Amino acid sequence: MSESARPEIASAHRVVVKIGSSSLTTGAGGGIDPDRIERLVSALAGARLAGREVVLVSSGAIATGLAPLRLKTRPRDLATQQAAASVGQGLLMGHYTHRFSTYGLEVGQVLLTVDDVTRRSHYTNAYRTFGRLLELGVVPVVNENDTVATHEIRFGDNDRLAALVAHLVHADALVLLSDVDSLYTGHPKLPDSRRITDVASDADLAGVDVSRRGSAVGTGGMVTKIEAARIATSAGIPVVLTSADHVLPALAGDPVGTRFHPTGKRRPTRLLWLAHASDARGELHLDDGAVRAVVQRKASLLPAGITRVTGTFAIGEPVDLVAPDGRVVARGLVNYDSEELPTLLGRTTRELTAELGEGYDRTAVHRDALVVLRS
Ligand SMILES: Nc1ncnc2c1ncn2[C@@H]1O[C@H](COP(=O)(O)OP(=O)(O)O)[C@@H](O)[C@H]1O
Ligand SMILES: N[C@@H](CCC(=O)OP(=O)(O)O)C(=O)O
Repeated sequence: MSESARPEIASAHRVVVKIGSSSLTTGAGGGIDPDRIERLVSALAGARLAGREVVLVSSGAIATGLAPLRLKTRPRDLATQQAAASVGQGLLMGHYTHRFSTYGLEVGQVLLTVDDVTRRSHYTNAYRTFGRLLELGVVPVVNENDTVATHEIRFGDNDRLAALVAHLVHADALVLLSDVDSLYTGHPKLPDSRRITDVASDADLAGVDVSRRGSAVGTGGMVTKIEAARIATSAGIPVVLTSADHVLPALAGDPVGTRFHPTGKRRPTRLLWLAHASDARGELHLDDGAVRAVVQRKASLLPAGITRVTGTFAIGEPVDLVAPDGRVVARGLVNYDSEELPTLLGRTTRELTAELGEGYDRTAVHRDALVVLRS
């Protein structure tokens, strides 16, 4: 192999590629553009036939469902979005199945919900399914299971889903394809905007304006792509963000688009979700000692270190851990519900078990179900 500008991408064996609605469709009216699908499939089939493992995360179900339902624009309400996705997903898969088959390749549809990457039993199952599909030489084609997701449990955008999938399948690289060739310092249509080639840390994003909306059919614009890049790189996975037209050079490790360098190491998938995709249901206010224990010593949180509880939550739901100065320092899955926890505050585990019995020797938030957000 010739020397590459990005060896970590060129040599990546297992690659997750995400394509956005805007890169698959013909303008605001939706409608799949067969030529665009063919160009993408030809590049991915080439990588697959060269021995790489490819997982495709494809948006476009809603956009594909617009024309058959005679909808002029992307619907705003969830029910119509779900109806469009229900109609569009099958059509979209039909295109992929047909195109990949011309290269002698099979595709397998994988529709995921938030639960699939957050609940341990679900994600080990999803991990096994991906593993077997890849072993069999299949190209998994992933989307959110739009027809069953509700507002509360939606990823909402496939950028974040792609980052979590990259983590779930232990990918070596994540390629995010959009309708813009790279990240710019401001909206690409503005004359002063400059291309950003490398992002080594959050500091390189200071002053970058991603506030303007993306295309009419896409969802998150650049905000969700940066968030996805942050999730993947914080788990040690390098990311390239570029346009669908540059998929071939991107996979070859050529210097197209924007490269995001890994910033951290792998973490359990469910902790990634906790840090990046969950909504906290309540707050546990900690005393200074508990903040030190959780943040510095990476210890579990005990009821003794909690001074106040707000919000309504059930056992197992995400809550924010708040320092005395009001900063959210961590997020975790709580082991008591919001009715019971306030009755236990400030008391040691020994006192609680002596008075209430064995079941009360549990932590308020176990360290394995906790992510420190800032120290
Ligand atoms: N700083 C920026 N750099 C690049 N693109 C930007 C920036 N700010 C906003 N955008 C917009 O984000 C769009 C891509 O997001 P989106 O339409 O959601 O794409 P997709 O459907 O691929 O997920 C681009 O077309 C561009 O107009
Ligand atoms: N699951 C939705 C995709 C939503 C989404 O993230 O879209 P995009 O911003 O184009 O990647 C669909 O298939 O229409």
